[in-house]
Amino acid sequence: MPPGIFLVGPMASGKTVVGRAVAGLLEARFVDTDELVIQGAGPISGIFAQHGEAGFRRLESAALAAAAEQAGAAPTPTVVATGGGAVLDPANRALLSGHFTVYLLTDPETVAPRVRTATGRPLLDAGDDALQRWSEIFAVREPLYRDCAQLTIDTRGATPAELAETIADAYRRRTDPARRDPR
Ligand SMILES: Nc1ncnc2c1ncn2[C@@H]1O[C@H](COP(=O)(O)OP(=O)(O)O)[C@@H](O)[C@H]1O
Ligand SMILES: O=C(O)C1=C[C@@H](OP(=O)(O)O)[C@@H](O)[C@H](O)C1
Ligand SMILES: [Mg+2]
Repeated sequence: MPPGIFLVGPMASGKTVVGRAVAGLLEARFVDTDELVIQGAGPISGIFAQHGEAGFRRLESAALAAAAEQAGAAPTPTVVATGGGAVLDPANRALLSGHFTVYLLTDPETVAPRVRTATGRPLLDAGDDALQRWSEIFAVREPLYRDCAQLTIDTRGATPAELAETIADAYRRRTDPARRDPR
């Protein structure tokens, strides 16, 4: 099992906040591909404005590949929060399926309060009805999240700390043979 834990799921499902908490529990490094992109090219809204979504996707795929390489090289585990659209690129899905990839499942009711005001996510901030756009995007991507995930976690009604415990436990069971179910 490679040492990478990759979180996938729709915008505002909690990949960043939960990923950081998982890293804290496992004493792992934490990487957010959006942050890598921002470090290299500035705010995401600016990248979309200047280079379009396609330009952002190229940078995102490069950031994901860099995160996976770092994860493979490090002696300790690495937790990677991806962006919600990372699963669109088939090469990214292939990369993710070789790691411990966790899908954070959620629904429109749960994310509604999180996307009500401007979020810095260009795909949601472009007009009035952010939740409607979130739902349309989610419908397209949902099968892709399932496709590349080894574990799906229902995040609804759970706190980030609870979700992080669940993911850290699942990872420990996979990586430590002594904890594995004898089945
Ligand atoms: N399980 C949760 N319970 C309550 N708030 C959450 C939960 N997960 C995420 N949030 C909040 O929702 C917002 C979006 O979370 P974030 O981690 O940025 O999502 P993502 O990285 O998937 O887009 C943040 O304000 C975060 O604190
Ligand atoms: O779903 C998407 O297409 C996007 C999700 C965002 O990340 P989060 O999922 O962390 O919000 C960010 O990568 C960008 O705004 C595009
Ligand atoms: Mg995020």
